[in-house]
Amino acid sequence: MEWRRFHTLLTPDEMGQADRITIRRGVSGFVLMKAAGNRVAEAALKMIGDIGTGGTCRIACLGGPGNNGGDAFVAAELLRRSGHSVVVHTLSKPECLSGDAALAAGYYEGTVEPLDTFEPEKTDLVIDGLLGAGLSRPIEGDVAALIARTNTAAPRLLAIDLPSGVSGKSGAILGDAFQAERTVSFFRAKPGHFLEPGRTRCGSVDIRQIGIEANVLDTIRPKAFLNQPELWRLQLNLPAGAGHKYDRGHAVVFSGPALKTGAARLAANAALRAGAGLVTLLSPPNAILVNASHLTAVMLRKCEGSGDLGEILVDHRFNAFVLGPGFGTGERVRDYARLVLEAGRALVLDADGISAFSDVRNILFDNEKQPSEGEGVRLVLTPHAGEFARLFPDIAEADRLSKLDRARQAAERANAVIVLKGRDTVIASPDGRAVINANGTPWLATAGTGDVLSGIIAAQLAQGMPAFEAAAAGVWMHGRAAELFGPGLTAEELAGQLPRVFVELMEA
Ligand SMILES: NC(=O)C1=CN([C@@H]2O[C@H](COP(=O)(O)OP(=O)(O)OC[C@H]3O[C@@H](n4cnc5c(N)ncnc54)[C@H](O)[C@@H]3O)[C@@H](O)[C@H]2O)[C@@H](O)CC1
Ligand SMILES: [K+]
Repeated sequence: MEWRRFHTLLTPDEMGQADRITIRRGVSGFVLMKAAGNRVAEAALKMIGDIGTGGTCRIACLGGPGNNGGDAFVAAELLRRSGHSVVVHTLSKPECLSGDAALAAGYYEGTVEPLDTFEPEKTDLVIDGLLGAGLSRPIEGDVAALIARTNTAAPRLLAIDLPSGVSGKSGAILGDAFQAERTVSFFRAKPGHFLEPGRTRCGSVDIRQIGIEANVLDTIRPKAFLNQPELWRLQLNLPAGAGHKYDRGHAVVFSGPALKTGAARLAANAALRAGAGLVTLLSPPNAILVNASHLTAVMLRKCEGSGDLGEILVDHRFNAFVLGPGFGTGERVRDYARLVLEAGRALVLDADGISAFSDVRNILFDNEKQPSEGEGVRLVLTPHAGEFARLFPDIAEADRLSKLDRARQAAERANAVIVLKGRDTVIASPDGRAVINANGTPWLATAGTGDVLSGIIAAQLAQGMPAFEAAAAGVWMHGRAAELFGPGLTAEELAGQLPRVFVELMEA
């Protein structure tokens, strides 16, 4: 399927597979390494151009024991030939290298010195080829000290594949890691380029091609992607010319009690802006007046308990629900969630809606499993890290798991789409597919933005989008809206940016 080629993320193991398939097809490993070294040298020359001296630059290349070091030797030779002053500082003696890395060391004709002579203060550019995809344990001792000293000196630093110390699989820092200004990686990005804290350590990431053909992905069959519109744009229901508001679904948001209604209204207004044909806010009686005084296009209806909700659910036009924002965590959440799911409707469970199941997790998981057989997933859970840990404590505590794997395991257990929020939000489906979201701004970390996200996702569900795509699209639109607004964002302004987001999606 074509979508598999878009924005694929490969773990270091999968990247190794891509490498091996390519070599089996007759391209030698050293040819790939020379291409990689070339891409690194090109990036370095661009950075040197930014420095703007126009003359010779002092470049220190740090070379490790594996092929990451091999790439550094190739880049060093090309930069040396460009007239720059290059020294390769190696962790182990070049004669100890083997395979392609040894060939690369032989290709280099310049100065080699041990790592301990490297002085970050006396370079214009550092190229980090110490460790890449082969990082297998925490960095310790002299190398850790060198990384700390380098980060303090803060030279301009270009990382090859990954900043040494960043796990390509998880984005975790093993021991310590360089802070790069730029990272050049090859063929496809890795989860560690987009999962924190690795993402921050990478600086800006350039993915460059080195001669590995895209069709190796047909064999590898990766299931992780960067969240980009190409993954879900075709399922996005932009209103058609002859369309009717009922074609675009009817989203329903449960309001909290009188003093806690704002969160639900944020979700409801966002659902309307995000494309639901109609939106109804279900309000407890004591909050009807306050809700009525704040709503115009969103409709309002009293819902006092399970009986009222049961009557509402008889009408099949109410097709996507949001439960949790400002709602409180009592028995009522659990009843409502059960009724909505048993009635076969889509449900976004957020905030209090998630916390309400902390002590009775299995009820939620069992409820969701039975009715959904063969019907596709209808439950979307949108926890931040704290809510996630309450619902999936064992998964949250498993240090060896990446955020991607945590979200995947939770999705499988709950038979729900999991939106594990943060700067690096991960969206995972029970079938193993997962995306990492990378847009948005730090201004999103403000009260109420999560409520808006729930509403945006519900709007896509109301329009019939499958749950995984609805969640991925909702998270992306939410992040893009924040980018378009810029600094000073509050949750109230987010939905107002959605028209510009739709224009971009329609024009692209
Ligand atoms: N498709 C590919 O896979 C390609 C890979 N290339 C390069 O090859 C790299 C991967 O090469 P390798 O698999 O040789 O791995 P690395 O070069 O990243 O490192 C592996 C070596 O580091 C040692 N090591 C691991 N963790 C350590 C630690 N904490 N402290 C000290 N030593 C440690 C290992 O024992 C092993 O000797 C990539 O990052 C990339 O730069 C490129 O040459 C081009 C193609
Ligand atoms: K590196």
